[in-house]
Amino acid sequence: MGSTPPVFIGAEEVEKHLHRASLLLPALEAALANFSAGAAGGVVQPVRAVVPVQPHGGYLGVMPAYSAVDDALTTKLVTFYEHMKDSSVPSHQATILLFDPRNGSLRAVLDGSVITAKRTAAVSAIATKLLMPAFAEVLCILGAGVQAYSHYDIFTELFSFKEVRIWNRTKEKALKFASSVNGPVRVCSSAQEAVSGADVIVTVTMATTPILLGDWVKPGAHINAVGASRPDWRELDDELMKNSVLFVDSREAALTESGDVILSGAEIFAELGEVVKGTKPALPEKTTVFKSLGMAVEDTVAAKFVYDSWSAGN
Ligand SMILES: NC(=O)C1=CN([C@@H]2O[C@H](COP(=O)(O)OP(=O)(O)OC[C@H]3O[C@@H](n4cnc5c(N)ncnc54)[C@H](O)[C@@H]3O)[C@@H](O)[C@H]2O)C=CC1
Ligand SMILES: O=C(O)C1=NCCCC1
Repeated sequence: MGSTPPVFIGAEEVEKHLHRASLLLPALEAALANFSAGAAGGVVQPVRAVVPVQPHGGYLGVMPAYSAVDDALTTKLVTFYEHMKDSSVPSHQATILLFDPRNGSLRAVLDGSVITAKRTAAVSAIATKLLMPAFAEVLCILGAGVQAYSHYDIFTELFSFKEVRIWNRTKEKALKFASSVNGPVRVCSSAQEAVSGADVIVTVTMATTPILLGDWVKPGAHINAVGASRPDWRELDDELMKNSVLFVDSREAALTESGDVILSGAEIFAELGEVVKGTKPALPEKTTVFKSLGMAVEDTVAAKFVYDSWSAGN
């Protein structure tokens, strides 16, 4: 008897089962803690392999993970391209393969782009809940692409900011962002203007040199540094990196992939999972940076969530 063919769960279906990124919060918190517990946490996740597609300014990332607690096995294939000439093609595209861990059969092929947008924003929200200063009033987003939207959605759902600001390299895109989302957003003409006095900052750009300077940042602010995922790319300058308490998703990945960490020589204080577990303090009164690179196990638990919901006919 042949095995059942895999199902395909496209972007629209994924969106339907994952209409709010916050649905992933419990699974992601557990995954972060399990990852940071080492072998005892049952997460097997190598640092992703990245293949440069040099003539085209692109990269292919391969992100496998197994989570024993969830008994879930996936790999994500993600491409990301700098300087996209055709703006109708997204800079990041992803597919997730979900296997039956008992026998290795492929169960599902899922669109990975919606999951990437939502799980990344949800992880930033987890970091923000733990690390932001008390009475945070101003949220600032630098960048106005896919991740800017997913971060806006979950941040405005979970937190009560009095003001949201956005800056983008091309103002047109920031204006479009402000007119598309459900709530007031102040469009700023410079990153410095956007950041000045902000309590929480999200950097979600394709920048390869710093767009956020320590000089501009209010002491005690929390920064989610989401872009700059190559060892020679930066979003944050040395001053900010060195004068903040630095949290990462994975120490091993940060020391392999993050230009902000490697080139600044900043010391890593903790993995986010260690804070979730309670083995490291959060220090919300200090200026904090969460350097997010994205982890395969986040995709594993998110894909399992969508697949289980789809299988249950929700
Ligand atoms: N940490 C994680 O888990 C993940 C991180 N990312 C990263 O987040 C960042 C944003 O991703 P998306 O929103 O999907 O990309 P996107 O292409 O949709 O948006 C990127 C934004 O950056 C701006 N930009 C491009 N070049 C720039 C430059 N040199 N300086 C300043 N701004 C520039 C663009 O105008 C655009 O608004 C990327 O760096 C991406 O690699 C993406 C997925 C997961
Ligand atoms: O985690 C991910 O997915 C990605 N992280 C960095 C850039 C490419 C996608």
